[in-house]
Amino acid sequence: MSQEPDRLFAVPLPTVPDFTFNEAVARVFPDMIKRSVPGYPTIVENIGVLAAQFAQPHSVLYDLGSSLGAVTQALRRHVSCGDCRVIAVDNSSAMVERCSEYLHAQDSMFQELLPVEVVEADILGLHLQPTSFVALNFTLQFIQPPQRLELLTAIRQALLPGGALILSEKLRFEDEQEHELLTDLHVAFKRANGYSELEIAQKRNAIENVMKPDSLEQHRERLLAAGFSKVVPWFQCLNFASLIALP
Ligand SMILES: C[S@@+](CC[C@H](N)C(=O)[O-])C[C@H]1O[C@@H](n2cnc3c(N)ncnc32)[C@H](O)[C@@H]1O
Ligand SMILES: O=C(O)C(=O)C[C@]1(C(=O)O)C=C[C@@H](O)C=C1
Repeated sequence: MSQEPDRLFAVPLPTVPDFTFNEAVARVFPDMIKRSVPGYPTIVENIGVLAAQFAQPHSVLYDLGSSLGAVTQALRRHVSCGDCRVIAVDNSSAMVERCSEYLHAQDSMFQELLPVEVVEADILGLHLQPTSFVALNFTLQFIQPPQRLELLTAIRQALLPGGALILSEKLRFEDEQEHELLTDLHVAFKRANGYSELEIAQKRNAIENVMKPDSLEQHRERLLAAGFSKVVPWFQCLNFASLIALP
């Protein structure tokens, strides 16, 4: 994957545009997400490990909001069940183009990987096939809040018995003190990863209108409302968490 460092917010911008997953972001995305999301490499690798426990022969595994396909690559490193395939979906053409290139590179380095299809589409309009495993790794937070339940309901209905959804998200906290503490610590994480105060402030402005985090309680209630029977947090680092939702 690209090693280009993220300097997108390093110089003062006259106005900070809303954040989009465009070509400039796609180019620096591996560096951006690793330096912005505490625990990201651990989450991605372990999604592969978890998927191997839930994947069923002859079924589809979905990576929804796949960006450059980091989760898809982890699925292909860890899952080897018979006649499974991965479908990676993203609505950013810049991401989809690079994702396909990276997966071709993975194909050329390793044998017997699960077949993969990369689809440029809005995940809200997808007709999901019967699936044993779905990953929404930091994607739901970019879906408009009123549409989140509908998406989770569609995923629940497509999930086979014994399957699982992994939902990773930035969290907000209902307790004000807890929210402030973990937000400050996240800023410290970004600083420790080389981001300046200007970069941190401009990125905050860029994402505030497009990324709306929910609390753990909201996620749990919405997942249950969508028809999931059990919600189990398996990872949290500061204000970023990942949940297993069982049908
Ligand atoms: C934070 S990134 C996800 C990171 C990725 N899952 C990973 O683990 O590296 C969010 C992605 O969701 C995609 N996305 C947002 N809304 C979408 C939608 N409605 N349909 C498809 N993709 C969407 C964005 O284009 C972006 O690539
Ligand atoms: O919350 C922040 O400050 C972030 O930068 C988070 C976040 C994310 O969670 O997806 C936002 C946009 C980029 O995709 C990378 C990281």
